[in-house]
Amino acid sequence: MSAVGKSANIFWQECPVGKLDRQKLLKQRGCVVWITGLSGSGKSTLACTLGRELHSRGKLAYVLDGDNLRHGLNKDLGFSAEDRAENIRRVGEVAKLFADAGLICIASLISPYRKDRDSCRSILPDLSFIEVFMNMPLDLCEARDPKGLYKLARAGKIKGFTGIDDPYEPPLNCEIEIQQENGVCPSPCAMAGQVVGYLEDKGFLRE
Ligand SMILES: Nc1ncnc2c1ncn2[C@@H]1O[C@H](COP(=O)(O)OS(=O)(=O)O)[C@@H](OP(=O)(O)O)[C@H]1O
Ligand SMILES: Nc1ncnc2c1ncn2[C@@H]1O[C@H](COP(=O)(O)OP(=O)(O)O)[C@@H](O)[C@H]1O
Repeated sequence: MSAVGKSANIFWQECPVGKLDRQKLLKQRGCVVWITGLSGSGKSTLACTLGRELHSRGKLAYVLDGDNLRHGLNKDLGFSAEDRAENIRRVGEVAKLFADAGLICIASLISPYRKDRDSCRSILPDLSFIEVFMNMPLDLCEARDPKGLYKLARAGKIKGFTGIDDPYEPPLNCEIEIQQENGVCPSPCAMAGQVVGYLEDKGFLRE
């Protein structure tokens, strides 16, 4: 019996079928691919391309996209530092459940603060949190501006926009970094290929 947060007198319930059983069934190892980067850096593009590639290889993956989760689970949260921290905490916990279910969970959020990402890493079993840094220059993201948000932020119509008047703290020790080569961004397939290569090397695509 223990007390956790605001809950007292609670018990941990073990189930007879465990993560190893599920992984055997799925012929893969559960993990979290956490994609972080500026708005417009290509997080969703990579998440979707990677999800499709894994699916075509018969691997079960699920995408948790920051924008989408803010339509439901996180619709009570805004973009203050506290709300972003709670956003990342909740998604980290959900991602942990998906990984425990044996899935390759692809989380795609700006997640601008290092300590929030590190907290997510700390709740996942060793080596199963794979941080992917979309290291694209602000100039490129701003030039893309598919939603017109940078324009609004520059005009002062959105306050606290990441990269403009709110910080983005790049990872110090990420597992994968996606960046331009000779000033050219790799194609979505090439970006996904880089992550698939990592997952293959580390044995996540077999039981
Ligand atoms: N102030 C501010 N700063 C950054 N982004 C903003 C902001 N306001 C709205 N948006 C839109 O919200 C999307 C980011 O949501 P996230 O949940 O990924 O953000 S965070 O991780 O909590 O920082 C982000 O989506 P992406 O462009 O896909 O990154 C934006 O569309
Ligand atoms: N590898 C890429 N090459 C060319 N354009 C890209 C690439 N990745 C993303 N884009 C384009 O950049 C824009 C932003 O990508 P998106 O995935 O929505 O970024 P984010 O989810 O980080 O905001 C979109 O218009 C998308 O088509």
